[in-house]
Amino acid sequence: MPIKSIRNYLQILGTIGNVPENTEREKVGHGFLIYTGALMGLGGLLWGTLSFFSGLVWQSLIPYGYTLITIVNFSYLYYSKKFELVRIIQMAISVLLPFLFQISLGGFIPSGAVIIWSILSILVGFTFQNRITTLRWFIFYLALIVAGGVIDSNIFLAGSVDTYGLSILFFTLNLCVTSTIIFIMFFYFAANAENLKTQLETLAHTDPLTNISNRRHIFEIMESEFNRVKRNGGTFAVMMLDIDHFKKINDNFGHATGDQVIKSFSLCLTRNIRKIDSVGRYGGEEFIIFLPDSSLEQAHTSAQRINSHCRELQIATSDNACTFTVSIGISVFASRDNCIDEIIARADSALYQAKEHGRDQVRTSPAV
Ligand SMILES: Nc1nc2c(ncn2[C@@H]2O[C@H](COP(=O)(O)OP(=O)(O)OP(=O)(O)O)[C@@H](O)[C@H]2O)c(=O)[nH]1
Repeated sequence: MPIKSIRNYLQILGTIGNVPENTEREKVGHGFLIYTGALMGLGGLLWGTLSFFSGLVWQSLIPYGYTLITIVNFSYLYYSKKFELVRIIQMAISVLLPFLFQISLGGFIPSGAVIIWSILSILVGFTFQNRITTLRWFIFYLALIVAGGVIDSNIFLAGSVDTYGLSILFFTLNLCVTSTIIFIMFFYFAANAENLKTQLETLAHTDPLTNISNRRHIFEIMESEFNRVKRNGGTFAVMMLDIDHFKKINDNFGHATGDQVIKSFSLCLTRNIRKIDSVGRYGGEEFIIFLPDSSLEQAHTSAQRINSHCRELQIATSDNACTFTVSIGISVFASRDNCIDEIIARADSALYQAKEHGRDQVRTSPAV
């Protein structure tokens, strides 16, 4: 087989669990599992063949079985794209592997199963991302430890009851108690990781000056609503708002007052929209409001309300109060639109019209 096609196959292998919605981090995680699983599957094939030709015929079924499960698991992933289930199966068979390896070699040390499972399971604990996974894994882990103790004492080591001077029953119970303490620790680590993740997500979505959505987040909201309306039907309006002559405010009153104006404007917007509407800072002194289930007329009424409320706002400065006005452009969804950018562009050109015609006013762009 030429090198190029081997490379092609390897690239396909690393991407079989991926769907377009996956983040880069998830894609790397999927690829890692597929390659490590594939390597272990290949190892199982070699190990099974070696065992078979060494005369250990039934023992070779264990590594062959491992390879077979891996192939079936990855084929299922290829067709279903259900990564979570495949990950759990692959992890479970990997945890069982060293134990099966011992059986296939025909020998067992006292409490071997308990020791192997306890070490592997605790190592897996370091990958926990949330409390639910930790709890599930802990239940699975305790079951493995108990099963390990039973297997050790009843099947493989009947009569042999000594592990480092302890009876296998005592050893197993001891391990259960110790690991419960370790898993409580993991549980709190996972809770912290969850909190940190939420905090990071909030930071990544929020504009630091106004505490409302930043450009990226409002765009994500609008894009997913656009896709929903495009598929299920319905309508929405988009409002672009820009503070008039903001540069003059900065020049006359200073940057700090300019920031205060932006904050008051943002507060005015959040107070004058419905709960289902979303507002975001699109850039500098430019804001955007997404209004689900709204016609051009409804959005126009809402924009005029915002426009007159902003006119009344007074920002205290060291000399006299600073006032400002805003220009607003509105557009609505049209069934011909192919992406949210087209609707934003229409709202933007309506805003441009408002600026051109003297500012402090609302302009609409009819659906095309
Ligand atoms: N204080 C402050 N100023 C900002 C911020 N972001 C952008 N600006 C300033 O906002 C000003 C925007 O100026 P222009 O784009 O010329 O717009 P404008 O003066 O509002 O004029 P029109 O939009 O045509 O009415 C620029 O001077 C930016 O430096 C901010 O976060 N805080």
